[in-house]
Order: sequence, then C-alpha cells, then structure tokens
Amino acid sequence: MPPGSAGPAPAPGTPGGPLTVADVETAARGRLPADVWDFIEGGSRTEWTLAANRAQFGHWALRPRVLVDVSDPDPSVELFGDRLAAPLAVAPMAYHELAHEEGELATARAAAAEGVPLVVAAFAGRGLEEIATAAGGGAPLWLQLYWLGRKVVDELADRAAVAGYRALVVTADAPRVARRLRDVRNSFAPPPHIRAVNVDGAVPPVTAYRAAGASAIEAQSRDRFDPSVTWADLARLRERTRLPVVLKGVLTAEDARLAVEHGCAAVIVSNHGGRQLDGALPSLAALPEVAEAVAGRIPVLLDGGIRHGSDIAKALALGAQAVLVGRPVLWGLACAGAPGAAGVLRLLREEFEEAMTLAGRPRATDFTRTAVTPWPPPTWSGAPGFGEAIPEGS
Ligand SMILES: Cc1cc2nc3c(=O)[nH]c(=O)nc-3n(C[C@H](O)[C@H](O)[C@H](O)COP(=O)(O)O)c2cc1C
Ligand SMILES: CCCCC(=O)C(=O)O
Repeated sequence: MPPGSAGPAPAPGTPGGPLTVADVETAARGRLPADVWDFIEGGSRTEWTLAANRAQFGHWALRPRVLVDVSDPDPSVELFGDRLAAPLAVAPMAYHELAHEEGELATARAAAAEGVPLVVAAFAGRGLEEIATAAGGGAPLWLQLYWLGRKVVDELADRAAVAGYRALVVTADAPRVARRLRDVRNSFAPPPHIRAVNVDGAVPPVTAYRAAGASAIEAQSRDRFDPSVTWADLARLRERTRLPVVLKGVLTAEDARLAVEHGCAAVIVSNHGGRQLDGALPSLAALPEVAEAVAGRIPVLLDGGIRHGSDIAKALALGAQAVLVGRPVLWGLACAGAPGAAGVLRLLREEFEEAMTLAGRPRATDFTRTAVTPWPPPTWSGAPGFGEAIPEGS
C-alpha cells in the first residue's frame, strides 16, 4: 500500500467519490511517494510540451447543433475488427505497479469492465500472458514495443500473437528516454521488486542503472534502446507479424504519409505526453495535418492531455478516430486499483456521451471538422489562429 494511505479511496462514480479526472489526480497525489508522483506527472526538460498538450484543447470550441434526435447516443467505434465501448484506449505506460500493487492485472480488469483497449507496455511489470488472462477477453490488448534489438522485438511480437493480442504499437519517438529533470533530481529508479518481466533477461533491470543525480530509466534506455532504427526496420517487422502494426509518436504530415506507405495499420499522434522532445508541438495541434495527410486510408489516434469528454469530442472533430489516455488511468489505479482505473475510463465515456448528446452529434463519427471552431477566432487581434491560416491583414 502506498505511504500515507489507509485503504482505497472512493472510485469515481461511488457516493462521495471524485467527480472529475482532476479530483482523481488530487486524490492520487496524496497516495503516492513524491518521486513516483514526479515520474508519472513529469515531462522532459522545461515541460513546455507537457503544458502545451493541455492548453491546446482550450484553443478550440465545440459548435453544438440543436433539434437533432439524441435519444440514443452511441459512443462506440470499431478498430481492428473490435467494437470499443467508446473511442478511448489506455495508453502504454511502463510499470503500473508504481501506482498499485496489482499493476497491469488491475488495469486489464478495468479496461475489460469498460470495454476499451489496453496498450500493454513493453516495460510492463506483469507477464503479457497473465495480463491477457486478467483481461479475460473483455478488452482488446495491444502490445507496445521499444526498439530493443531485433531478437527481443521479434520474440515479443510472436508472444503477443500467441497470447491473443490484437495489435502491436511501435513507439517511434524514443530513440532514448529524454532527460526528465524531476527524475534526475530524485535519482529516480523504480523499486527493485518492480521488474520489466517481459524483457528480463534481454535487458538488465532498471535498478542496475540506479545512480545518484541520474534517472535510471534514462540510463537504461541509453544503454539498451537502438537509436539506429529506420523505416526499413518497421517494414521488416510488419512483414514478419500478422498483427496490425500501429506507429506511435507521429507529429508531422511527412511521417504520417511514410507510415501509410510502410503499411502501418494506424498512427498515434503523440509527443509521449510531453516526456520526449520538449518543445515539440502539442499533439492536438499536429492532428489536423496528420489527418489530412492520411486522408482516411488508416485510422488516426491521438494521445496527450485528454482529461474531459469534451477533449475526446474535439480530437474526433479534428480527425482522430479514437484517443488514448495515460496518466489519469494511473491516478485511478493509485486511488482504488481496478475499480479506480475503471472509474476514470467510465467517467470519460460518460462525459463524452454527454458531449455527444448536448452537441447534437449522437454518433462518434458525427464529430466532423464542422463540430469545432478555433477559439478565440483567428481574426481577433492577438489570437494566433492555432492551426488555421490567419487571413491577410487581420
Ligand atoms: C508513467 C508513464 C509511463 C509511460 N511509459 C510509456 C511506455 O512505456 N511506452 C510508450 O510508448 N509510452 C509511454 N508513456 C506515454 C504514454 O503512452 C502517452 O503517450 C502519454 O502518457 C499520453 O499523455 P497523457 O498522460 O497526458 O494522457 C508513458 C507515460 C507515462 C505518464
Ligand atoms: C524504459 C521505460 C520507458 C517508460 C517511458 O516511456 C516513459 O516513462 O515515458
């Protein structure tokens, strides 16, 4: 049990429980050791991109339609042959046991209860087969991969296929883990009982890299991530596996086009939650150009800063078919284990359903480009226009 806590906090949706994702965040903070909190919450360097991810949602406003029959809103969407209860998935995050002792097993149960995919991280603390058992077929599982050498990647891809995973997610924005100053100041390393069991043997445990004034996670990545990989390696993996290959960490039209050309089944517009290239554009700002370049050929997903149902609506309107949510799921886990994480997912789905109903857009696919407008309008002096051309002379 995390220090300072006396049993589970109420999960969202229970009487007296949190009403917003921000409430869950506040409750989680009091339940986690300071260095773990910093690792989860933090971004790289100045944390500009981390803040910009959130701020960008404030630069778009929804355009509601009225007198539309919204008696039966349906937030579900289909991805890779699976029907999802909402256009929502759990983003890959290493070491869920930092938030709760049941780790990814609890998250898998939460995702299954809510009918949304869980992207299991290569650096999960539980075996990918036992996570599949915990999900019990209720949630599609996708496996995230880092470039840890061809042998490790191939083995993980094969195990995922055998265990019934539905997709592979290749993270492309991390040739190494960026410098995260909070982790450096805290000399952060996960405690020794938390191990990346799926890559154990191939990669020395992260605690082996523990050093004063350094992040063990960054040090391990510098030692073991392969920064020489290119599109050719992605193409090779795609040819080798029968699972759809999703590329995570795309922020430009150029890379989106290359992803389509190299046979990716989807792209995830992401800056790794502001944890990799500091100064990179906010993911919502990159979404329109990626969606335009992809032109409907493959699904476009987005993560980074999703904290409300209306954020999901805005992302869909700007070209995403679904979003992934990261930190809030760990906050839910920290508060109340599986029910806490499920509560966060349910809260986001319910908020999204409310947005659908009140915006007069009863299907997820009704959030087209006309469902949002830049805010403040680009013609206002001082408004930068965020992704829209500013008219001459304005
Ligand atoms: C604690 C933590 C660990 C993460 N670990 C991974 C990882 O192992 N692989 C990966 O591709 N992304 C990882 N990410 C990034 C998430 O997949 C996702 O891009 C990001 O958290 C989304 O932003 P959000 O937290 O604002 O929702 C991690 C993020 C956090 C907060
Ligand atoms: C080697 C684990 C990396 C985790 C990660 O990607 C993150 O903390 O953002």
